[in-house]
Amino acid sequence: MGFVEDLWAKSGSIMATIMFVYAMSEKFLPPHLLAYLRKYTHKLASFVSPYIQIIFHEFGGERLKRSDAFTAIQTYLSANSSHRVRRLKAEVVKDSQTPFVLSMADNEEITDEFQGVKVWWTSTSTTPKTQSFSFYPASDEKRFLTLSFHKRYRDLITGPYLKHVIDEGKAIAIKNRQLKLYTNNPSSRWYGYRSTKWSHIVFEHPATFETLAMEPEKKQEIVNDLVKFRNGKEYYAKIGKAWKRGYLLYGPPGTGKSSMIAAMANFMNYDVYDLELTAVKENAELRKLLIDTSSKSIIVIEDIDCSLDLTGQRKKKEKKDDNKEAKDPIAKMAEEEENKDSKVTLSGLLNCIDGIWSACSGERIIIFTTNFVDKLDPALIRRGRMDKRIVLSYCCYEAFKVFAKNYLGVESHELFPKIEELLGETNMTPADVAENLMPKSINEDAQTCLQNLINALELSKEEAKKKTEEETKKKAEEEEARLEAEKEKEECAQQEVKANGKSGDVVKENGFSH
Ligand SMILES: Nc1ncnc2c1ncn2[C@@H]1O[C@H](COP(=O)(O)OP(=O)(O)OP(=O)(O)O)[C@@H](O)[C@H]1O
Ligand SMILES: [Mg+2]
Repeated sequence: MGFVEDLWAKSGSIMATIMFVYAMSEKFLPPHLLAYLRKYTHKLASFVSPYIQIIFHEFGGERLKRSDAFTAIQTYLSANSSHRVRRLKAEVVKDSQTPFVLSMADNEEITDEFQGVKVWWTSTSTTPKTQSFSFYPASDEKRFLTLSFHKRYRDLITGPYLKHVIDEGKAIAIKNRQLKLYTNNPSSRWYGYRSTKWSHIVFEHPATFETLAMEPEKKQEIVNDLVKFRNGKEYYAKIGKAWKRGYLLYGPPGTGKSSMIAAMANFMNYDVYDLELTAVKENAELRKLLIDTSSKSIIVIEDIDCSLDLTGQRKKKEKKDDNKEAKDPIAKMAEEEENKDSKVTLSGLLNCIDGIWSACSGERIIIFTTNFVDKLDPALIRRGRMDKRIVLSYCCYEAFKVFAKNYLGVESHELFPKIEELLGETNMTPADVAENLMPKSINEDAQTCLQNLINALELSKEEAKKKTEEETKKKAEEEEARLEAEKEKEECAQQEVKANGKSGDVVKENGFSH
């Protein structure tokens, strides 16, 4: 439907005539007469027309900040109707996954429907024709979106429809944003020109729950847990708890703890804050760092057992520089400052986890990883603090099948039963299975790769057997040595008793002789 026809349909013939005359006169009338005309046509139009218009300006009161509502509506309209618009505008948007974002061009119109009610959106930009000077290029350009709808649907459109548009627009923006991986800077670098507590790079880890090799039921359970958490805003508010969830990931090296974190971040679309505790000097610093994290983020403390010892005191840094004397004094001071004994304590960490986020809005996930769960202080991992414990262990058959599908594209093979048997007999980490399964050259087919894995598993089984034999032998030898030592000790004791006995006799004899 063309512009004039559509206008006719919406506003009736009188209205369209007014608008037509108005549009024509814009070309010929001087500005002051045009302003009058504008005022009265608007009055007349609103009197005659059964349609309501709502205008959303790009910039609110303070011109420096773009209106959130405008951005959300624009995102919603681009996602839902850009394929229906003939003229689009491409803009480079910060933190977006795509090089540019498309939105409807000026003076284009989009029709949307909500619960069977039609609404119309138009995008307009105006530049004042008066001669003015501005320090900011194009700062006088005003852009706005106009929503038109029949006054009969006023409540529906101003209430549920606009909420739906803005919520969906925000959700789309979050989905399309580029994830970031943050790492904390030492506090000596927090102040000064352009310095920050966290440095970031773009997070582009390819791990997803599809690529993660583990039992499907366990994986599903984790995904369900995350979904429940993501949708739990009202629930957490209702029960009066901060909207956060703690996970403890533990298992031997190479079992996928870091890959799981990356998969979680990609699934949730959350930024990752990799908190290096050894660079944090005291509890107050820790608190500042945590407050400085954004909502929708995962805060990760890897190898927690290496950062805090069981008493909650920080482990001392082992590395000491030998040629300290040769360094310039400023570098030396900075280094000394960084190497200063940290006072971050277990209780400080726990207080931050428990306390801080009750005051921070938005959702956050905290993840601890460790290779040795038994070494951790129970206070750190008690329920409520760490809501879910996930054990990542040696590769099982189900996990292998995920690798085979992802790496080789095979879901069944005659060699699978042999692999299942070997995986049941020997411990191999998923990292090693993946390494052995990966084609080493383009000539290697699935059969060769599976055979390579079988060879590696057999070798591992052989080595494990040898190791067990050696250990048994060593234990037996140790036991033998212990028994030998005990025997020797006993013999010595007996000899001593004998010797004492003899001398006793002498004494006795002597005693008698006296
Ligand atoms: N469960 C898994 N699923 C998919 N890939 C895995 C899995 N476990 C390990 N890998 C592969 O092995 C490599 C090492 O895994 P990852 O870094 O996640 O192990 P980790 O448990 O974090 O080890 P560490 O304790 O040494 O930090 C990854 O690059 C990944 O490709
Ligand atoms: Mg890791």
